[in-house]
Amino acid sequence: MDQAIHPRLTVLIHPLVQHKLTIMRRRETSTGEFRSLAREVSLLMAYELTRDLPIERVPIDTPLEPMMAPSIAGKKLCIVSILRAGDGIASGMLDLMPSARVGHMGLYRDPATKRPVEYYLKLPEDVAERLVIVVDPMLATGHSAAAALARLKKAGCHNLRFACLLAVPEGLSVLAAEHPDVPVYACAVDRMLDDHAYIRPGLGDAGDRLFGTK
Ligand SMILES: O=P(O)(O)OC[C@H]1O[C@H](OP(=O)(O)OP(=O)(O)O)[C@H](O)[C@@H]1O
Ligand SMILES: O=c1cc[nH]c(=O)[nH]1
Ligand SMILES: [Mg+2]
Repeated sequence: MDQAIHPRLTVLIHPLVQHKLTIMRRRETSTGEFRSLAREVSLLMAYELTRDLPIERVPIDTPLEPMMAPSIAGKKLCIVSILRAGDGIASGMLDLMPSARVGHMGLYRDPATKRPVEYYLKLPEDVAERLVIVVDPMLATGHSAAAALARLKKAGCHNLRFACLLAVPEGLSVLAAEHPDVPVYACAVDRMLDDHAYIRPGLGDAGDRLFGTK
C-alpha cells in the first residue's frame, strides 16, 4: 500500500525499531530518553540502509594465515543532516559508521508558507563521488527533503538515499514526483498532516523534543 505512494519506499518493520519508536512518540518521554532512542533507532536504520553496499575482497593476514577478506568497496559514504533535527539521526548513524563524512544543510520551515528556507550549507568537497544518505526525522509536506535532494543533485550527487523516522503519504508523494530515483527509508508511515503541517499521530516537533527547546 505504502509502496503504491512511493515505489522505492522501505518501511523498517523490525520489532526493535517499532518498539523504540513507540516510546519516542509518547508525550511523557523525556528529552534525554528521546535523544537516546533517536540515536539507537538511527543506528538500526543505518544497518538497513547499507545492506546492499558493494563489497570487494582484500588481502589480509590473520594471526594464522593470509586470506582474501570482504571489505566495503569504493569511497565511504556521506551523511547529510538537515538541521537541526537531522543531527539527532546523524549521530546514531555515526555510531555505526564512525568514518563517514558529514554534510550539514540548514533548512527551516517558514511557519506561514510551510516552505523550506535554506540558511546554511557545508558539504565535503568530494560529496559528488559518495553515496549520500540525507537524514531528517520528519517527512511532512516533503518540501524540505525535496529541496535538500535538489540542492545535492545540483552539487553533483547522483547516489542518494533519504532516511526519516516518520513519513506521511503527502510527503512521500512529493518525493515520488520530484525525486523518483531516490530510495526512501522510514520507520513508519503515519495517517496524515494536520492544518499546521504536523504529522498525525506523529511525535510532535522532532527538533524541540531532541533539543528540549519547548
Ligand atoms: O516535510 P516538511 O513539511 O518540509 O517538514 C519537515 C521539516 O520540518 C522539521 O524541521 P523544522 O523546520 O521544525 O526545523 P528544526 O529541525 O530546526 O526544528 C523537520 O525536521 C523537517 O526538516
Ligand atoms: O510533525 C512534524 C512535522 C514537521 N516537523 C516536525 O518536527 N514534526
Ligand atoms: Mg522543528
